Amino acid sequence: MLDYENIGNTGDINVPPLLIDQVIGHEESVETIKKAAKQRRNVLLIGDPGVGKSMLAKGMAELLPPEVLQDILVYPNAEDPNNPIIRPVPAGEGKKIVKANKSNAKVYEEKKMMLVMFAVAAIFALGLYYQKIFEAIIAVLLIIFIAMQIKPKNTTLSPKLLVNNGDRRFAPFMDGTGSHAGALLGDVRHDPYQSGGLGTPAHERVEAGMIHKANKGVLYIDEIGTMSTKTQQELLSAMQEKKYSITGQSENSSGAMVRSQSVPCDFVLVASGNIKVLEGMHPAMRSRIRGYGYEVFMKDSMEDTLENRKKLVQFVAQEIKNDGRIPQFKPDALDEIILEAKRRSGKKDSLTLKLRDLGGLVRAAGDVAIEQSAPFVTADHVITAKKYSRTLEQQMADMSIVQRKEYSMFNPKGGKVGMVNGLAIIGDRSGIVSPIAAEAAPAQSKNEGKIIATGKLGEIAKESVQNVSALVKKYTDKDTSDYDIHVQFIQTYDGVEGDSASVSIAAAVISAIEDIPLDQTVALTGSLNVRGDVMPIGGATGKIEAAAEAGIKTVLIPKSNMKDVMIESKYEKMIKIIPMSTLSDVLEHILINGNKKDNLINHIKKLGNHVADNIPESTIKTPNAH
Ligand SMILES: Nc1ncnc2c1ncn2[C@@H]1O[C@H](COP(=O)(O)OP(=O)(O)OP(=O)(O)O)[C@@H](O)[C@H]1O
Repeated sequence: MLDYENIGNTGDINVPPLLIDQVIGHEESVETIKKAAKQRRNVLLIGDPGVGKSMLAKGMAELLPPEVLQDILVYPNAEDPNNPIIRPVPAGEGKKIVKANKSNAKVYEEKKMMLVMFAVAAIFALGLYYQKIFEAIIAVLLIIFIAMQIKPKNTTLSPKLLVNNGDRRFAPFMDGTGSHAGALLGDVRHDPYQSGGLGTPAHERVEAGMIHKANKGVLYIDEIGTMSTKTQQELLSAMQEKKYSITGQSENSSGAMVRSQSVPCDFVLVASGNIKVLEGMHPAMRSRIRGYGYEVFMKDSMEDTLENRKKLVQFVAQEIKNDGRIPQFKPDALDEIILEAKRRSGKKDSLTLKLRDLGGLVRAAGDVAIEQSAPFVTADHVITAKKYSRTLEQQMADMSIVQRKEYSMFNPKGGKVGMVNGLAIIGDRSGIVSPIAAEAAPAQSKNEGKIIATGKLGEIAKESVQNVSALVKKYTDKDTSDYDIHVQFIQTYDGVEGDSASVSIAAAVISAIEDIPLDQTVALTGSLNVRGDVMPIGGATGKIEAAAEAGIKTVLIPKSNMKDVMIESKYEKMIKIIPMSTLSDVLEHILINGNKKDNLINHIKKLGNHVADNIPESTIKTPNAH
């Protein structure tokens, strides 16, 4: 029994009021954000999707002092109509000023109307008296036209409330992710009637950008590297100056003639993304953040301890509160969620921090309970929800097994030369059986053999064959350069990672060169270094489950991954898992028994496992272990 099990249900758990205290598993990052908020520093958050980057940024906005907030008004400029006047006022004042000006304008219009009506009545009376009706009508129309043209002096025109912070409890948080330049930096709308006095005054057409709305608060931008260099440069100058004039973003629009006075934009930038975001990031932007802020790396898993399990329980309580509809969770349902968090981390001693996805499971389990009119969510509801909330990748993986069986592209029976059942991962953690075929034909001349790799993972296949060529030579006494070696990943899907295929490729190539069939009831995964050691891979659990689903009887996985295996109990009886440390372990388990196999294995045994020990260290290249 776990400590949290003495709670009746998640309703007994207090959800902290501040968002920053609801962030689970990123204690160091939270500390950094707190420090950054105090000093108003920029922050760059690097981490996988759904680990809580935008949550941290929002939490930071709650920590900034709200009392310095401002509203921003834009007024017409009598001297230069194309240069509207900007006036910041304390938060809450803006609305009052606009209201007061509007009522002044209303009084003015009412007075004007009365005068016009009086004049019209007088002219009609005179027209009737002097029998000049036609002239009277002309005079009345003229008066109405003149009255329409008379506008109050510019100074009495109502200002526009550009940024309204009146109702805020916390400093603003603006998410500028994916915004185009206008939305981010502000814009001036086009006005087709700008001349002749019929148009909308320039100040009315000025629109604030996210940078202005985030004044004194946080501007959050995810995937900042995907923004154009020009927009990043403008953003940078706004950060440096802390003010930025608004002009029309479209060159051919009348808005481009208008340029407001500088508008305050004293925001803290929180940029985020995965590590690749750095590639597209303007170097000056990165250096600005580094010089005036913090860079934070966010983990995707945390250690599986009682304390962290309790944090996950708090997370479930938070998700229930935010959703507002789903019933509370009973302890057995929490156990299931924790088990799933463990499985999703891919490591036995860890819990996933990809909590957006896990939140999806919490909601799905809640929906199942609601459907069954259950007062609480129990373990059964979570287990049912797991079936419904399969990711697209999991559904694709299931379909691919059916399709491959239907078209006999994959048949887990008997033995075949050069044909191996590799295992790969699609998306985050869905396993898939990925058959690999190898053919070896003597090259036209000695030493001039080519590696011909087809399929989307061709480059990985080529590299793998090159990396294992020394081993193949030692193991088989044959030189791969005397052969044209064809390697094909059969029916590869987009998003399939192939780093962990090098053991499978080596097995297929050795089988093809030596003409020894490979056992088709076996599937395997592992990365191979040039010394013949099998290196760890990612997604072991998903791969083994996919193999079991596909009817594979034995799976070979790197010994170092054994601790990560957390397959569901229903698969335990369906599949045997054999750990492997070296390529010779692999060959022993996957080659079909016979004289040729015995000869090869005896030969390898005589060499010892590390057959490539005589290769100089400098030439050794370890393939990526995913
Ligand atoms: N560390 C966490 N603690 C608590 N809840 C979390 C955490 N991470 C994610 N969540 C939950 O997942 C939701 C989505 O997280 P968030 O949007 O912050 O992720 P992200 O890292 O910004 O993802 P992306 O980069 O895709 O925008 C949050 O609103 C929250 O409900």
